[in-house]
Amino acid sequence: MTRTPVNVTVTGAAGQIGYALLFRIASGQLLGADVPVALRLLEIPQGLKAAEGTAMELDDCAFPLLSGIEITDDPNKAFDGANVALLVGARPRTKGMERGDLLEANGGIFKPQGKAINDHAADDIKVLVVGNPANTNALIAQAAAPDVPAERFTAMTRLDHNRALSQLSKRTGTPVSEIRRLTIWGNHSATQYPDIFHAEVAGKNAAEAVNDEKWLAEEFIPTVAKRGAAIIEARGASSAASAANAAVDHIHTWVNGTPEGDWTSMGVPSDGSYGVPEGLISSFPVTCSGGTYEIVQGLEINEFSRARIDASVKELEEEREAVRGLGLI
Ligand SMILES: NC(=O)c1ccc[n+]([C@@H]2O[C@H](COP(=O)([O-])OP(=O)(O)OC[C@H]3O[C@@H](n4cnc5c(N)ncnc54)[C@H](O)[C@@H]3O)[C@@H](O)[C@H]2O)c1
Ligand SMILES: O=C(O)C[C@H](O)C(=O)O
Repeated sequence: MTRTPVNVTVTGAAGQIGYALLFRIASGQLLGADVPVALRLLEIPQGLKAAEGTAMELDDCAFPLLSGIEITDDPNKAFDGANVALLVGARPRTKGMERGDLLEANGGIFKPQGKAINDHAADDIKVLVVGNPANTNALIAQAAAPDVPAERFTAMTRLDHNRALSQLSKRTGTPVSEIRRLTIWGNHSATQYPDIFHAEVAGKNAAEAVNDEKWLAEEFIPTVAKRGAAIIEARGASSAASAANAAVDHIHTWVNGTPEGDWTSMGVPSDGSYGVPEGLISSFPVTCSGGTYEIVQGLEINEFSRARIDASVKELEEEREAVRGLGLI
């Protein structure tokens, strides 16, 4: 191992997503098969023992790329020199709860973590917020980190993107590898809008290939948007392995780039594109290259899409107002 290890901080390391995520990071799937990583695990005091157990298991894997593991309940230590931060630790939604209910419970976690990132992280820090409500938690963390460029704070909608890919693949009988340019717009919530109007299946426009607006409106969109609740209903716990997989995909794509001619979906601070108010952390189609991302420009938005994007953005504005009212931003 000759390269300097990349410091990767994971919060909520003892939780179920943490358990599915850490082994994949340590094996090289997050950053690349030639990139050594040093893990920093942040937990609350009650979670430290379980995090130590996970660290023992990580040791027992003898991952060649894993250069060290530190476990702490102090955000200032956890984010010291962090290059990548995965903010997973939060209170998961349980049966019957909507994400809005979580704002107050989780808001308090992300403000101090944003400040610790501001004060201690490396200059190239990249932040992914997974803990729900992810978009607004990212906004809270970002507001507490005025010295870090705002665009380094992102929220995860890659799980929604992957869910949409899978549903479209099933409907069209096309392998996911032949589907491109799908987009999740808006909030990681039931109002999100999975958009296939610009997507391609095996080189053909996806909406034309499907040619069934009823399926789109009544099956595809609700299935993708409510998949998190369906998983909770079925498993009795929120998605974990698929969420960890999406977090790996999100950071891997951000660092290593999107394939030529394709894009992905990320929750990123709006620059006003597509009428999304500036500063809201909303999901957009983005291309990544050289460790940075850009919102895809110039897409034509039809009436069907406009109404759905606007509804999700309205929800994000309401969440922003709510956390403003709570003094979290
Ligand atoms: N964006 C997405 O697509 C997506 C998908 C799935 C789950 N989630 C969200 O991810 C979060 C984690 O889910 P989970 O299933 O791993 O939950 P979990 O309850 O199994 O684990 C959460 C862990 O976070 C820890 N924690 C709580 N507060 C903390 C703090 N201040 N600092 C550090 N650690 C803290 C807890 O001790 C616990 O170990 C939830 O908010 C869930 O809703 C998001
Ligand atoms: O929906 C949830 O609360 C869990 C998670 O965000 C998911 O999408 O699976």
